[in-house]
Amino acid sequence: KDPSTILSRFQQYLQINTAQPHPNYYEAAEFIISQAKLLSLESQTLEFVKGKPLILLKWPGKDPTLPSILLNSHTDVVPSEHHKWTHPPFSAHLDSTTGNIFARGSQDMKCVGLQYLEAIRKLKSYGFRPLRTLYLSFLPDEEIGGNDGARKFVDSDVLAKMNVGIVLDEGLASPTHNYRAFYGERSPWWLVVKAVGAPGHGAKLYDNTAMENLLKSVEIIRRFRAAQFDLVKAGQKAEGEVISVNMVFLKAGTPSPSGFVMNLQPSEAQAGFDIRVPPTADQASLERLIADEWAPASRNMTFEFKQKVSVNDKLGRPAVTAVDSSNIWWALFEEAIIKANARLGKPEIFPASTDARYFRERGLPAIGFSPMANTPILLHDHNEFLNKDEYLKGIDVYESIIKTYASYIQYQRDDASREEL
Ligand SMILES: CSCC[C@H](NC=O)C(=O)O
Ligand SMILES: [Zn+2]
Ligand SMILES: [Zn+2]
Repeated sequence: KDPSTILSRFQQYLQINTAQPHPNYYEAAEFIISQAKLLSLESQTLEFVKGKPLILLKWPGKDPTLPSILLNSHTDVVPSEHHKWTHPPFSAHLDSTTGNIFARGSQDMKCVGLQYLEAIRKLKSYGFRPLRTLYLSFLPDEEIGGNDGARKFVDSDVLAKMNVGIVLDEGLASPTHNYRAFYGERSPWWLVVKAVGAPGHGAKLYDNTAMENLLKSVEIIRRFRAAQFDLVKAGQKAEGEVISVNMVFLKAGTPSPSGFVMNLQPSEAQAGFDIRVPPTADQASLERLIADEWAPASRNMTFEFKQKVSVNDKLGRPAVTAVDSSNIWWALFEEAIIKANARLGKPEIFPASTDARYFRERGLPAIGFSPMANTPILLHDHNEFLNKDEYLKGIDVYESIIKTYASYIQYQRDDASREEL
């Protein structure tokens, strides 16, 4: 029950350098498997892609025929600019006055992966036995899109045989005392817009240059961006409910040994945009907008998607998890949070992407949740940290969630039976 050993296990996991693009996956795997052994959990290493192990842990339930619970996390982290951190990103330095633990992955999302394990440790310490089977998955490559991780996992027989009823995955820190929960996420559309035009002398004014053609698109896209952003600023829509568009690169000009040729108007220019589309957005009309106004052939423009994730699931419905009485897992989740003396804000759409989308795409309910209240949102930022007390509180919250989920006896329920819970 000594928090210092709990914290030192967290620090140990944080100290493993699993930064993209060269994550030390095997060291992380070894650590997780050793922890699983101490907890007498079954463990399995799946290597769908060589060099990218996925660790699957199992705590068998008393009734293995019931749908199981999957607690998911990813083991990789994003790179850091080491010299811009006050404490090195893999030191897991614990500040003795504030209790903040500094490390890349302290919020995103090594905290969650280990909190699951610590919650299980507590439950086992007083002899709790789950009715439903509990699985823990530690996935590679979330930060680079999950093609060699989550995608392979959800396509596998392994997942099919697990009979999963509910998935928990990552959320975001909350600066207030309310936790945040996510029932869907925006789809990434990574768009490259290309313009061509007549080259010519830098001193000449003429129409249809590549630069002018591209800049017209940039202006139109920026107006769209401003209108969406205004909805957020006015409080009419949440961040995850609008289409965001950010220009992420500009590429044009004729290189010269001293930089760029200054008196030549280039014949090609391109710009890249990271677009995020809410699950409820009209995908077809956005596609038309891009083709007709953002990159119209009439202006010598073409476009290409580097990434284009559908907003719908495999059955063509918006890929969201129900957060009303139709979803017992949501009701139980809310109940478990209250039992843990914690509070939850209104469920939200995650503004970026997580592995949860792969599960939702297949019609599995998935809730994005990282128990970090009173915490600035520092994922992917310098000096990412999590306070030790928030970390410890999160363990209690997962203890409550696991207990509630794993004890839930499913019966033919209708809305009346819900009242009995
Ligand atoms: C298209 S996969 C990219 C996944 C990444 N996830 C976390 O930041 C993101 O950019 O949202
Ligand atoms: Zn993450
Ligand atoms: Zn991330």
